[in-house]
Amino acid sequence: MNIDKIIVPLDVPTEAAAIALIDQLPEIIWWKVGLELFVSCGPKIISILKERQKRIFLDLKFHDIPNTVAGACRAAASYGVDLLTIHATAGRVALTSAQEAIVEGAKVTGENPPRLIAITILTSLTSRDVAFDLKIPLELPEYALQMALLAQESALGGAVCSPQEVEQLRQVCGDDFVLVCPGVRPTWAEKGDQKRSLTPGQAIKAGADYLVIGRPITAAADPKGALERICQEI
Ligand SMILES: O=c1ccn([C@@H]2O[C@H](COP(=O)(O)O)[C@@H](O)[C@H]2O)c(=O)[nH]1
Repeated sequence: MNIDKIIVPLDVPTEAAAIALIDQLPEIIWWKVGLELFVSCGPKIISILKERQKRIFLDLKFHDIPNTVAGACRAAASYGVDLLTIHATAGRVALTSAQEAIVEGAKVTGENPPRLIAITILTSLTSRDVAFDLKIPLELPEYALQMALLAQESALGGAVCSPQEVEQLRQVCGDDFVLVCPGVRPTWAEKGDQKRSLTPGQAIKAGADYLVIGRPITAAADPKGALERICQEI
């Protein structure tokens, strides 16, 4: 079992639905709290996970001016979460300010600072979206790499990238830079809105530290069975 490499997102609308999912999959160590649940539930969901000794990825994808992201990061770090996200496109000053703020925020409550990781480019976007809609003049893999390097130069501890870019990022950024891959799909699962996916086994082989796998597990008729199939494949 490679259960410690799998992060399951709690993409559900209520606290009750989140607790039901956590209790249905007690073997899961890592849970991700994203925008939907945090907006509906607030920080109480963090306490619920901590009571159960879970590791927490708070995926709020901050994207704002430096002073504002620093304030948000300071508050988030005070909860004692393990991973926290910010968009690399917030820019160098925002990334540096955010990194400093998590250390300050964690100190206030005596927690360890979370590892701050940067979103490179969302896994729901295609090369076409990047070129024609976002007007980014680089090829998508090169752009993802540049965003990861910007994060690394700004002293962040890792990045979120698609499994299709992880091999290149691993080679350039080295082994200490944590790479988290959403957009992972077993061959038997629907891709949905994920546009740059690989299978769990391929993503790990390419160098991912953690895989974020949601709907293939949480929307399966048998979530426990789906999780077992994924662990076997990895
Ligand atoms: O580029 C990104 C960044 C974050 N995510 C998040 O990961 C999960 C994926 O869920 P699935 O159900 O496995 O598609 C979801 O919470 C996203 O907010 C991402 O998909 N891509």
